[in-house]
Amino acid sequence: MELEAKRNHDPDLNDWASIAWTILCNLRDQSPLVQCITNYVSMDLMANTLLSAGASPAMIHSIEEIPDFTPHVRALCINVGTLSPNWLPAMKAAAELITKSGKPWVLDPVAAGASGFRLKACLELVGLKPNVIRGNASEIIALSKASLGVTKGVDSSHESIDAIDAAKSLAQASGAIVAVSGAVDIVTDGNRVVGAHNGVPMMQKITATGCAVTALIAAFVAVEPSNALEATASALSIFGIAGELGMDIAKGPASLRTHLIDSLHGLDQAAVFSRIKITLL
Ligand SMILES: Nc1ncnc2c1ncn2[C@@H]1O[C@H](COP(=O)(O)OP(=O)(O)O)[C@@H](O)[C@H]1O
Ligand SMILES: Cc1ncsc1CCOP(=O)(O)O
Ligand SMILES: [Mg+2]
Repeated sequence: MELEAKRNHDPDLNDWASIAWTILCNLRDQSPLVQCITNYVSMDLMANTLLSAGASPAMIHSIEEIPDFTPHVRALCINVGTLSPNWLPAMKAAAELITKSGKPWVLDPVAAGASGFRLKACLELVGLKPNVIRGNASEIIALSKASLGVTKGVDSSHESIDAIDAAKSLAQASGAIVAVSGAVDIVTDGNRVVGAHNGVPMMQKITATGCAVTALIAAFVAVEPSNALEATASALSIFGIAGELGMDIAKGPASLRTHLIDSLHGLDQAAVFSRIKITLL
């Protein structure tokens, strides 16, 4: 079912469960090809997250392959987690090519405030017009202020709600939807701000859950490109719900990783409708 039809039926957009479920069903039906240029730590969890949601991941990052491959993908996810100088030209080439193809791309500015090299690279990538930027609070604050900030490497030293103003100004300056993950996931277009309240704290204890949810956002935006804010909030909540269901049976981070992937794969309408919590902030 088209989301536009749903929006007409439900113009105040309060029916987030219906929106998220519709996008997930479309994703499962369409199985969009999502190119990921990502860090070495996240490749496995990211690919498995995309597969369990119903998308088709491809971790293809060599600059020689981008002209042939990138025009055929439905969305691109760029993540600077283990950035080195020779990767940056491929990231930029892919971002430019996908934008030229009229398809969306999503940026994960991992540890943006940790070094001058990384911050400059992230700012250059923001200049190539990502449709969505998803980071933790410290990353979004560093990017928004364009300054090296208090950061604990790839982890956040801020709460997501402390980054609302930074997220809004980054969204206004870049034209991207900006998402800040955390206890409450914040999503803004620079004007509207919504909070996605799903997830469990143990998700922070699994490396690359942030990277994985950024890729899931890319898959959601692939099937719903004209409603990127709705797609982004929906992806964050769906991933959070999978974490909640996984936590019901997990014994710790390692088993949560497994059960989160299983839960995402098996997620049904009843779970989405009973658990989703997205509110206007
Ligand atoms: N305290 C929390 N409660 C619930 N979910 C959380 C919490 N902290 C992080 N998450 C979830 O964990 C995932 C990774 O977020 P986060 O740890 O902020 O990203 P990153 O790994 O990039 O720092 C997101 O889906 C987010 O919603
Ligand atoms: C630990 C680490 N170091 C460089 S990238 C990376 C993974 C970060 O993943 P996330 O941002 O999802 O926690
Ligand atoms: Mg991260």
